[in-house]
Amino acid sequence: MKIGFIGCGNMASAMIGGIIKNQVTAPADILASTKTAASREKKKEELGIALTADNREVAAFADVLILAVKPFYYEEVIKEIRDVVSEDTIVVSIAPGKKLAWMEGLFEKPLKIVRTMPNTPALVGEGMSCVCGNEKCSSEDVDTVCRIFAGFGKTEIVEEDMIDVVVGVSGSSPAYVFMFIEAMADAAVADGMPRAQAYRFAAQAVLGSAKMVLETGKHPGELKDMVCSQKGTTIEAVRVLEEKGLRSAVFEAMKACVKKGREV
Ligand SMILES: NC(=O)C1=CN([C@@H]2O[C@H](COP(=O)(O)OP(=O)(O)OC[C@H]3O[C@@H](n4cnc5c(N)ncnc54)[C@H](O)[C@@H]3O)[C@@H](O)[C@H]2O)C=CC1
Ligand SMILES: O=C(O)[C@@H]1CCC=N1
Repeated sequence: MKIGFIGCGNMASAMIGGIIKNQVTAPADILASTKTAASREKKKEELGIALTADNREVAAFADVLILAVKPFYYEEVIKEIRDVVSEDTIVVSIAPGKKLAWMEGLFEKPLKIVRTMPNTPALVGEGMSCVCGNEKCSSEDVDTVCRIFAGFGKTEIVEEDMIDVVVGVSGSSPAYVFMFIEAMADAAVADGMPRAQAYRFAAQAVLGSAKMVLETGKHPGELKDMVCSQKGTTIEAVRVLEEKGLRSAVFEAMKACVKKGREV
């Protein structure tokens, strides 16, 4: 299976890294395009794949064509490639806000289009993605995309309306989690821990907590209560987090994120 990426920035690189590491397809079967010669050189060295400046070459090469540019470049890129995309090609969007119907209209011919929303933990094989195919896609086409995405993490099929929500809860959320880890590490540094060690302790605590949610099936509140000893240290931290509005901050941040995705 030949996989093409138009654009090879943060998200495409994370996906390609995961695809290669997990042997979803060979590096020789991946072709990506970027705008500058410098970025092509850098990505070639970093990922070991072929790169080109020519988006149309990628579109003609790919069985599965992933549009990995910013949402505001979608229109320009689709108009540039639409006459070379074959009707057998599965076109994959990873952008927020760009609806299936809008892309179908721009391609001006009936094509298989799959909207997805991945996230950067794909780079370490721990991505979380959603997938939604248009009416032209058979269940095998959707399965093909799911198989690629399963190569770098977990994938679930959703209705198109749900993709805006996925942006908030997993597409963008690694950024909030990194802020949380950074803040915890800063506090540990303030109390005397060396910075590199502080990142290890904070990140492993987040990793382990996430695994507990996924593997025990217990409610997150119950898991929180299991940490909070009577008259203990944790409940003091929880009191301050509630006072400073952690839950509300997360809630409002995600509402803003989803709203922005719907406006793209
Ligand atoms: N970064 C993230 O965590 C996530 C990003 N996404 C989506 O992935 C897409 C890409 O985002 P990033 O990788 O973060 O952006 P980026 O800015 O890191 O990468 C964009 C790439 O597109 C290239 N590019 C720009 N115009 C081009 C053109 N006309 N032809 C060919 N290449 C062109 C750039 O050279 C760059 O390699 C966006 O639609 C974004 O919303 C989705 C989920 C998560
Ligand atoms: O910030 C963004 O718009 C993209 C979409 C999800 C994560 N990054």
